[in-house]
Amino acid sequence: MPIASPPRSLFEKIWSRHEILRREDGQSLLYVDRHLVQDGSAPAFEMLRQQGLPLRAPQRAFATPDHYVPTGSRDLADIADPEKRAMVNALRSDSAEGGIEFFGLDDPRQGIVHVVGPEQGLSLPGSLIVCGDSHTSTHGALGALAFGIGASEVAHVLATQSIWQRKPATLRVTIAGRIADGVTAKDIILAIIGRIGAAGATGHVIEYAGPAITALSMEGRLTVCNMSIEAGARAGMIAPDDTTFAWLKGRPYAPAGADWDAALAGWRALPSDPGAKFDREVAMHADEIAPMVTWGNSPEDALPISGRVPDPRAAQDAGRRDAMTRTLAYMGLEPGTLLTDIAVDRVFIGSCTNGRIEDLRSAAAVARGRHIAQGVQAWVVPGSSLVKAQAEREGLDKIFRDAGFDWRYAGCSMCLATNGDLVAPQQRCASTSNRNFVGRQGPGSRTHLMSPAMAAAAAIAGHLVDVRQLPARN
Ligand SMILES: CC(C)[C@H](C(=O)O)[C@@H](O)C(=O)O
Ligand code: SF4
Repeated sequence: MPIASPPRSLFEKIWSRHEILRREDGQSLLYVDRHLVQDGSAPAFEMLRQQGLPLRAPQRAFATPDHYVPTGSRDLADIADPEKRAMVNALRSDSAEGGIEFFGLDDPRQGIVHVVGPEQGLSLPGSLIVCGDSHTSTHGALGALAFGIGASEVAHVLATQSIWQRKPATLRVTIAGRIADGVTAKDIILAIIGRIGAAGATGHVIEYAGPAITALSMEGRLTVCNMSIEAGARAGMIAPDDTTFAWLKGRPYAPAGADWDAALAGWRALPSDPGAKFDREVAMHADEIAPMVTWGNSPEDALPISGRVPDPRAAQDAGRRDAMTRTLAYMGLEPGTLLTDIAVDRVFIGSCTNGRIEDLRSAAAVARGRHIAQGVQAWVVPGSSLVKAQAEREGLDKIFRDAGFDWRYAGCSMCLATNGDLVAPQQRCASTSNRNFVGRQGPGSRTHLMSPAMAAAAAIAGHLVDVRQLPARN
């Protein structure tokens, strides 16, 4: 009788299929199936040029500009900073020179690289995906192993189609039960990070599992995996299932015909085997998860919207007390304030976390027939040009415009504010992005992270509010 092989996790299966060799120091050389390239990559191409190295497998790389692109127009001349304009231009010329497919500003497929990869069917179950950007963890939602890499590693992948990595540990986060109405994938991931902390998954790959996860749409899963990095994880992943396959089928770069059938057979074998061992396990229940908002400068500073700004005097130690005091000063908040009493100046609906079509639909469902509060400036920035076109076909742009929102072109925009889409100093922004760091949306900007429905509700109310308690339409 053959000896049964030990049960393996989704991560183990993908890792072992991509491991070319393992060095004595524990580093493994991994084969890269897909390399996504964004507009910060000029230094990597320059490294290759200096060493006279050709690209190893340009057909495995795809490029699109996102961080530096203007969102008020599609005109490169509207990028005020000449260095940033040069980065966008360099991505075009480097891609052309290297033979990499490029979705430029004039291409209907342009967008945030983590929205474009899944949307085009470039991110597939079982594959190893890298990109010179930390939120590459997003693509793990399709059952891939996907992680961000640094600039010199981008050059290494371009030259060799492989990457050195130390094998991470595994953490399974299981969410039992069903999330309540008004609770979204964003609330799930904010609740997880609130529980385990911003460094809670350092050195680990997270597999999200349990009924509350498998009930999520593909868009919701992408949101959850996107923020894995905000818990310190190397990557996040969700086992591929019928939701995944139905979502992928027919996408431009997904396999078709007999190739699809063959791929599907392989993908169905990917989920973690019963009994697979994880280095750590965290269990939560969906009943514990309410609509969440952050109050501080770390995504772990997340609370249910019914909560109050915490009091530093209740902190466990002096270090934490000082840090909280500094955070509240930066955020312009008083301890004990009801979160629902926090007024906002700006609202940003977009980013690779929450800039997909479903996100815009859920924000539009709140905005429909209502108007944003006086003094609030609210933006909707689709995650990709295809999301924008789809939303316009559905009339969502009209709903947003009628409600007083600005309807913009696709890009990273106010998530990082590196393209000049800024929140002014001391202005407060309800944002669907993933980071609320000091200065993230511009110097002195104050960011509160939340779901698209909650951000739309904040725009309407003029302050943070439980979307489920928004007053009825007139
Ligand atoms: C600019 C880029 C390298 C960066 C990242 O790695 O994530 C950005 O996308 C971000 O979200 O902070
Ligand atoms: S949308 Fe934000 S988080 Fe995502 S890649 Fe762009 S800057 Fe980074």
